[in-house]
Amino acid sequence: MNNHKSEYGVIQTIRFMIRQAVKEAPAVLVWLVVDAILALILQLLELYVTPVLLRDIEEQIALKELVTTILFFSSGILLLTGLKEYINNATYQGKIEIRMSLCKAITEKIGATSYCNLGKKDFQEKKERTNQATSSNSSATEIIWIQLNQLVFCILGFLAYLFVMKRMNVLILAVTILAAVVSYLAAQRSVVWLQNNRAENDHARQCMWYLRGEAWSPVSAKDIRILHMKEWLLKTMKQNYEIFMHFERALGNHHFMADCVNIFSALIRNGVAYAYLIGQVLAGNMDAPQFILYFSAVSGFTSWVQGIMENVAQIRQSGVGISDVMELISYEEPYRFEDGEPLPKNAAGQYELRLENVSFRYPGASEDTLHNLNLTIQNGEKLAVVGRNGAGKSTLVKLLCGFFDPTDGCVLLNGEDIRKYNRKEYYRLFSAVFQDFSILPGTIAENVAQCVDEIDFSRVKAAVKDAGLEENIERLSEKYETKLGRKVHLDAYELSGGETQRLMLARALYRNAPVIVLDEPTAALDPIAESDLYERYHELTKGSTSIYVSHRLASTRFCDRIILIGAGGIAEMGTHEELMEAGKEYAHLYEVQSRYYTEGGMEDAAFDA
Ligand SMILES: Nc1ncnc2c1ncn2[C@@H]1O[C@H](COP(=O)(O)OP(=O)(O)OP(=O)(O)O)[C@@H](O)[C@H]1O
Repeated sequence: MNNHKSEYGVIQTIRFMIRQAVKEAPAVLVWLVVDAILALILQLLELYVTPVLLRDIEEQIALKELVTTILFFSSGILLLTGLKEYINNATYQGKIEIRMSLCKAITEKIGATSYCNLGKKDFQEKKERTNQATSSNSSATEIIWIQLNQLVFCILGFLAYLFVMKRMNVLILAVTILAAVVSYLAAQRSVVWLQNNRAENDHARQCMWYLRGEAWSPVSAKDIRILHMKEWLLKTMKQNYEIFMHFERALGNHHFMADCVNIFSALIRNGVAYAYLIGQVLAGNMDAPQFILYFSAVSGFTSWVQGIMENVAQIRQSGVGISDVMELISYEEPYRFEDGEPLPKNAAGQYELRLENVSFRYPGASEDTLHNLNLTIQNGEKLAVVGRNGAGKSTLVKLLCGFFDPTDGCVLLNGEDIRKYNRKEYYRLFSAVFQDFSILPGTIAENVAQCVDEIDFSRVKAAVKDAGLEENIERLSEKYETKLGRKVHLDAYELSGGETQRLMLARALYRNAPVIVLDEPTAALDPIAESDLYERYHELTKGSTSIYVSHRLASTRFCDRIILIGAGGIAEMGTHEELMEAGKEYAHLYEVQSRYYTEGGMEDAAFDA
C-alpha cells in the first residue's frame, strides 16, 4: 500500500489489466463475471431457503413435495458451490500468469533501460514499488481480479436485493444504506490512519529484517564478534521493535473503534427493521416467512452496500500499485534503442572514439565530475587511465561506453555523435570488465559466452585456454558444465579471486569486441597477479583498442599512452617514460608505489613482473 500520486487513474489501470488478461489468460475475465453470477444465485438460494420451507410447513404441504423442495435447494447449493470451486481452480493459474507476465515486462525494462535511469531516485522508487505490486498472490496485480469479481458480485447483489425489498418502506431502505455508510466510514478511518502512519512502521520493519539478516549472515559474523556489535544489534533491534509494537497497538485500537461503530450501526439498523417488520406482521400485512425473508434481506442489503464501497476503495488502492507498474514499464528512455540508427558497417573495423568538450555532472551534485574534457582514442591504441580515488576515471569510462551521456559536449564515434545510434548496437563495440562485474548463476561455458543458447564451445575452450584457466577447469568433474553462483545453485563451484579474474578475461576474449575496457577489475589480486593479467590482456588483444583503468601504475606502464585524471580533466598525458620525465603527479605516485612495494618486501614485484 502506498500513498503517492499516481500518473494513471483507476479506470486506466483496470483497462491495462484487462488488456493484459486478454493477451495472457482471457479465461480470467470469463471467471470474473461467471463466478459473480454463480455466487449471487447461491446467495439468493440461501436467502429463500428458510422462508420457502417455513411457508411449505405452514401450508402443510405433502411430505414428498417438502422433500422435493429441500432437495431442490440443497442440490442447487451443492451444484453451484462445486461449479464455483471448479472454475476458481481452473482460472487460478491464469491470474498468476498475468502477474508473472508483468514481472517479466518489469525485469525486461530494468534490464534494458537507459543506464542513467538506474541512478535516478524516481526510477529506483518506482522499481521498489513495482516489487510490492507484483511479488505475491495478494499483490495489486493479482488481487485486483478478486476485487473486481467481488465488486461485480456486490453490484448484482445490491440490485437483486433492491428488487426483493421493493415492497418495503423506503425509510427502512434509507436506514439500511445509512448504517452501511457509517460502518464503511468508520472502517475507512482506520485505513486512512494506517496509510498516514505506516511509513515509520515500514521503516522499523525493514530495519528489523535487515538487522536479522546481518545477525544471521556469515559475512558479518566476524565483524559482530571482533567489534562487539552484538549489543548494538540487539539495542537497535529493540528500538525498532518498540516502534513496530506501538504501531500495532494503535492499529488494533483503530480496528476496535471501527468494530464498535459497526456493531452500533447494525444495532440501530436491526432495531428499526425489526420494529417496522413486527409492525407489518401485527397489522396483518406480512406473514412469518415474509418476515424472515425481509429481515435477512435487510442485513444482506447492508453487506452489498458496504461491499461495493469497500471494493471500490480496494480497487482504487490496487490501481495505485498497477499504476506503479505502468509507470515503470513506460518510463521515459533518454537513449535511443530500436529507434536509433544502426552503427555504420566499418569493413576495416576502424573505430576512433572522441570526447569533445565533455562535461559531466551527476544528478543532484553541485559540481561537474569532469569538465570540458577532450580526448581522442585512436583505433588499436592502448590507453591507461590513472588518477586518485574519486578523480573521475570510472565516470570517463562510462561516458565512453555510452552508459552516461555528457551533460555538455559529446562522445563521437568516427566523428558522429553516439546519441544518434541504437545504444544496444553501440554497446556491442565494447568488451568490458568493471570493478563490480557479475557472475551469472549458470555454467562456466554460459558465463564465458554470456548466453545460454548457441554457445560456440570451441571458442569457449580457446578463450579459457588463452585466459590461463584451462587446467583449473579440466580438473573439475563437470568441466565447462560446472555451475557457478551459490545464490541459485547450492552445489555451485566457488571460483577463487584469481580464477574469477581469468574467467572475466576469457569472457572478454570470447566476445572479441573492437574495444576492451578494464575498469580496475583486479582489486582483489596481488600486484604480481594483476600485472600478469594486464600483460595477458595486452598480448591477447593486440590490434584492439584497449582502455585500462588501474591504481597500480606499474600494471599499465606498457600502454601507448597514459592519462592522469585530476581536477575534473586530464592533468597529465604521455607515455610512461614521458610522464616519469615530467616529474609531476604521475611520477610522484609511481615512486611512492615503487617504494611501498620495495619497502614492503615486494621486491618491486608489480613493476618487474
Ligand atoms: N551515481 C553518482 N552520483 C553522484 N556522484 C557520484 C556517482 N558516482 C560517482 N560519483 C562521484 O563522482 C566522482 C568520480 O567518481 P568515479 O567513480 O568516476 O571516480 P574514480 O576515479 O573511478 O574513483 P575510484 O578510483 O575510487 O574508483 C566521485 O567523487 C564520486 O563520489
